[in-house]
Amino acid sequence: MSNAPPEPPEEQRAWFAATFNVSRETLVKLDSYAALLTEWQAKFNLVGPATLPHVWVRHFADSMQLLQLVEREGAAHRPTWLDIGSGAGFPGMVIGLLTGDSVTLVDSIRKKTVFLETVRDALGLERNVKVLNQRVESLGSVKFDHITARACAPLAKLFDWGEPYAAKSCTWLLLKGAAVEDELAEAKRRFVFEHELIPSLTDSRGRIVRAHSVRRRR
Ligand SMILES: C[S@@+](CC[C@H](N)C(=O)[O-])C[C@H]1O[C@@H](n2cnc3c(N)ncnc32)[C@H](O)[C@@H]1O
Repeated sequence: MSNAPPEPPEEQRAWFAATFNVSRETLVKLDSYAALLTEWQAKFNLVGPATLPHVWVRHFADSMQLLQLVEREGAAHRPTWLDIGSGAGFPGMVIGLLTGDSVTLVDSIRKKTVFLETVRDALGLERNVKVLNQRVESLGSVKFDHITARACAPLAKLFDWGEPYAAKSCTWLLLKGAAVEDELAEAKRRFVFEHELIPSLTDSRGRIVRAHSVRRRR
């Protein structure tokens, strides 16, 4: 994953295809996703408008890079994923498309979950992608192998919300920006966890927090 993405938007799709080595069928599905995002963006503000011409890097690749941070070969069972505050589906929808794993997307804003249902159905992901229009705090007694979030809340808040749903060996993959060190310091005051900070492929200031064994301090 060493090649940096190109600046011109028209080169980004080819870069994405070469970097992640995805099938033509997947690229065509992502084209449909990009078209729906553009169409809906005109009515609802789903993503930052300036990111739209850069959808292959800023949204698809940003989501995809998480898949390279979890062990998939030889896993005892197919992992389950929870994406907190999915918005327009990043990173959870892209993970659901690429893996076929069971992915639960949660967002409290109705127009966003209507968009998510529309994309899910257009991409034929009804069997593995579940969309929930509710606050993540009220999911009930469910457990997930992986928990993801991007641009949703500070780290300590994400741990607060997600910790009840984390399976014993849960890996958390949280896309973070420049404030990550402060967020880690705050989270360390309230939670015990192991973590690595991984540079983002798509954003020179972005970091991915990969965390394990997250538990509340008593
Ligand atoms: C800034 S958006 C980011 C969306 C997406 N993850 C992305 O990066 O494009 C944050 C989203 O989190 C959702 N959200 C915030 N708090 C939430 C909560 N407690 N439960 C469910 N969704 C929440 C908001 O509705 C919003 O759509």
